[in-house]
Amino acid sequence: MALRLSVIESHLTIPSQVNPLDNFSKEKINISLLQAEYYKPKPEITYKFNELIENNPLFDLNGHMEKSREEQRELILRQILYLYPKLYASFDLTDSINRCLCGFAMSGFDLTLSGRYSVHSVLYMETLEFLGTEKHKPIIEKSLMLKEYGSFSMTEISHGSNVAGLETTALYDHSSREFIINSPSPTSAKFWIGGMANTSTMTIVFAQLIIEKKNYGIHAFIIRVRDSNHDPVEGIHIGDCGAKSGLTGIDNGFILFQNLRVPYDALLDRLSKITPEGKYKSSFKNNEKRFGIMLSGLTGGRTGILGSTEVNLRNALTIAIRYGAIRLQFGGEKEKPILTYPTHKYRLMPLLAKCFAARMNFKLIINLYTEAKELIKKDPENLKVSELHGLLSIFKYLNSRYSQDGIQECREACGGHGYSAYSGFSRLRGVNDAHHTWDGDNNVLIQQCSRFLLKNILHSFKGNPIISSYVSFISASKTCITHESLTCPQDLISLLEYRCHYYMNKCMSRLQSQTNPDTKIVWANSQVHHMNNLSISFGELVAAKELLKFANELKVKCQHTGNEVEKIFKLFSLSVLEKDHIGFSDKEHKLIEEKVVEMCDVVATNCVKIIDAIALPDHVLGSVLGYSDGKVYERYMRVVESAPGCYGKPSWIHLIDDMKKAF
Ligand SMILES: Cc1cc2nc3c(=O)[nH]c(=O)nc-3n(C[C@H](O)[C@H](O)[C@H](O)COP(=O)(O)OP(=O)(O)OC[C@H]3O[C@@H](n4cnc5c(N)ncnc54)[C@H](O)[C@@H]3O)c2cc1C
Repeated sequence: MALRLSVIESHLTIPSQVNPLDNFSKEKINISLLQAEYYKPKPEITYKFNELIENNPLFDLNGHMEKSREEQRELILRQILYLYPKLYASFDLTDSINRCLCGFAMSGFDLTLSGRYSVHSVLYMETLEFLGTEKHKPIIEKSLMLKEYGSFSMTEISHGSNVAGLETTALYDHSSREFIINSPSPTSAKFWIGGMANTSTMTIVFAQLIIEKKNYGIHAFIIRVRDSNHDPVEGIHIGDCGAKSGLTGIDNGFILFQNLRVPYDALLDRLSKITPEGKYKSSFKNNEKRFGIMLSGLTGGRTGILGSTEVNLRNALTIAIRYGAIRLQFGGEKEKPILTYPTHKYRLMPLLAKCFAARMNFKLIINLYTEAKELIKKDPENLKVSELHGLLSIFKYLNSRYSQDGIQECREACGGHGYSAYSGFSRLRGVNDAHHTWDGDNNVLIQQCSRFLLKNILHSFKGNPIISSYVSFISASKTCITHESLTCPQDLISLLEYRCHYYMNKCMSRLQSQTNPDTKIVWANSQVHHMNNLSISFGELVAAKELLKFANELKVKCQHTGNEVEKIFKLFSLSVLEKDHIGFSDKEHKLIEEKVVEMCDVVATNCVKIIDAIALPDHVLGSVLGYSDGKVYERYMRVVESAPGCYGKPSWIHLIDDMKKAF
C-alpha cells in the first residue's frame, strides 16, 4: 500500500515553487483584521471549538463517513461528551446566546453534532427559560449539567406549521391538580422530535389545554419521558423516525401519550396559570399574542440557523474557490485555472457576496436578540421584539436559500470531484437542507415578515410616522440608472429601497383589488409575486445596508480591507437587482448586467485571499478539495486509497462467477 501511495504521489505532486492560489490574492488585505471583524460577536467560542477538535480522531469527518446509523449516533454523543464539559468550563453557558454560539461553532464542522446539541441546549433550554417560572429552575440547572437531556415536542405527524391545530391534549383535573396528557389519534403522534428516539429524558410537549371542557389553546408542559433505566415511563410510547436524507447522527423520534398523569408544575406557567381555585388566568387577553410568545423558544434555534446556513455556504465557497484556483483546464500550451473563466467567476463571486450578506444578517440578529432577550419576557409587544421577529423570519428564508443554491453551484463548479463525498459537498447539501424546514418552514415564515411589514405600511399610510426605522423604503423614489449610480454605494442602496417600494405598491393594489370578504383568502391570494417579493426585497435591503456599514467600519481600521468589502457589497446589490424586473428599461437592465460581470471580475482578483481570511481551518472544513495549501490531488488519492475496499476483492465476488454461469 505504502509503495502504491508513493508511486501515485510522485505522479501527482505539483511543483512547489509556484502556488496557484497566489494568482487570486492580489490586494493588500489585512487578513487577520477581516477575520476578527467577520467572526464577531464572540469569535473566541469558534476559536475554542476549532482548537478542541484539532488532531482528535473523534472529529475526523472523512474517517467516520461510512459508519452505520447506530455508530454515527454513538459517535455524536461521544463528541458531545468530550466537548461539553470543556465548553462549560470556558464560557458562561447559563447565557443562552453563548449556548447558541457554541451550537453555531459546531455547525461549521458538522450540523449533525450541532443539531443534536442545539435541540437540548437551545430549543429545550430556551423554552424552559422563557416559559418556565421559579419552580422550573432546578430542571434548568440539571439540564445545564446534562443530568437531564431535553427535547422539543411540538410537531405532530399531521401538523407542523399550523401549531394551533395540534391534536395532543392536556386535560386539567382539578381534584388532583394534575394534567392528563393524551394523543387522541394516530395522527397526533409527536413526530420528528430531535433526541427523542434514543437520548431524551425530558421533553417539552405542546398540547391543547382543556379545563372543564373548554379549550384554552396550545400550552407547553415539561414532562419526563424516560425513567432511571432509560425506559419510557408508563403512558408513553417512543419510537425512531427511521432513515432520513441526512443528519443520521441525530436520533429523531416519535412519541405518543396515553393517559399520562403529570403534576400541575409540568405546566410552564409564566404566561398563563391555573389558580388554586381551578380558574385559568393569562397575562394576555389576546390569544394570538400569547400563542406567538409561546413559540419564543424558537428564536435561539432560528438565530443559530442563520449562522449555520452562512457557514455552510462559506465552507462550500472555500472549497470551490480554492479548487477553482488550482484546477487547470484548456487555455492552450499553458492551461489556465478554471477560476480565470468569466462564467466561473459569474457563478462563484455573487455567491461570495451573498455569503457576506448572510453573515451580516446573522450578526444583526445576534445583536437584536441580545438586546431583546429580556424584553421578550417582560414586554413582548415591544417594537424591538417585533423587529427581531420580522427580520429573523425573512433572514431564515434568505440565508437558507442562498446557502442551499450556493452549495449546489459550488459542487457543480468542482465538476466530478465535487461529487466525491470527500469533497464535503454532499454532507453540506444534505445537512443544510433541513434548515428550510425545521424551526419553522421558511415559506410560512416569509408570511410572518410580510405581516410585520404590512402593519408598518398601513400605519404609515394613515399619516403616522414610520414605526420601525428598518422599514425606510415607504418613502423611497426611483434613482436613475447610470454607470455612476451603479458604482455609488448610496445610489445602490436607493435602488434597493426603490425595489421594496415598487413591491409595496404592487402589494397594496393587489390587496385593495380583492373583494372577497374573507381576509384569510385575500391574504393567501396576495402572497405569490406580491407579499413574498416585498419581504424578500426588504430582507435584501437590510442585508445590503448592514454589509455597507461593515465595509465602512473596516475602512476606518484599514482602507484596503474596507475597500475590498465595499466591492463585495456592490456585487451583492447589483446581483440582487440583476435578477429582478421592476420597471427598469432594457437599456437600464443591460447596464446592470454589464456591471455585475465587471464586478465579478474585480472581486475574483482577490477571492482566494478573502476566502482565506474568513475560512475555517482545514481540519474543521474536512474537504480534500479545499485545503488552504491547494495540494488537492495528493490528499484526494490518499483518502481514496485509505477507504475500505479500495484494493482487493469484495465479499460478494462469488456473484460474478454466478453471473458468468447465469445463461
Ligand atoms: C430533520 C428535522 C428535525 C426536526 N426536529 C424537530 C424537533 O426537534 N421538534 C419538533 O417539534 N419538530 C421538529 N421538526 C419538524 C419541523 O419543525 C416541521 O417539519 C416544520 O415545522 C414544518 O412542518 P411540516 O413538516 O408539518 O410541514 P407542513 O406544515 O405540512 O408544510 C408543507 C409545505 O406546505 C407549505 N405550507 C404550509 N402552510 C402553508 C400556508 N399557510 N401557506 C403557504 N404554504 C404553506 C410549507 O411551506 C411547506 O412547504 C424537524 C423536522 C426535520 C426535517
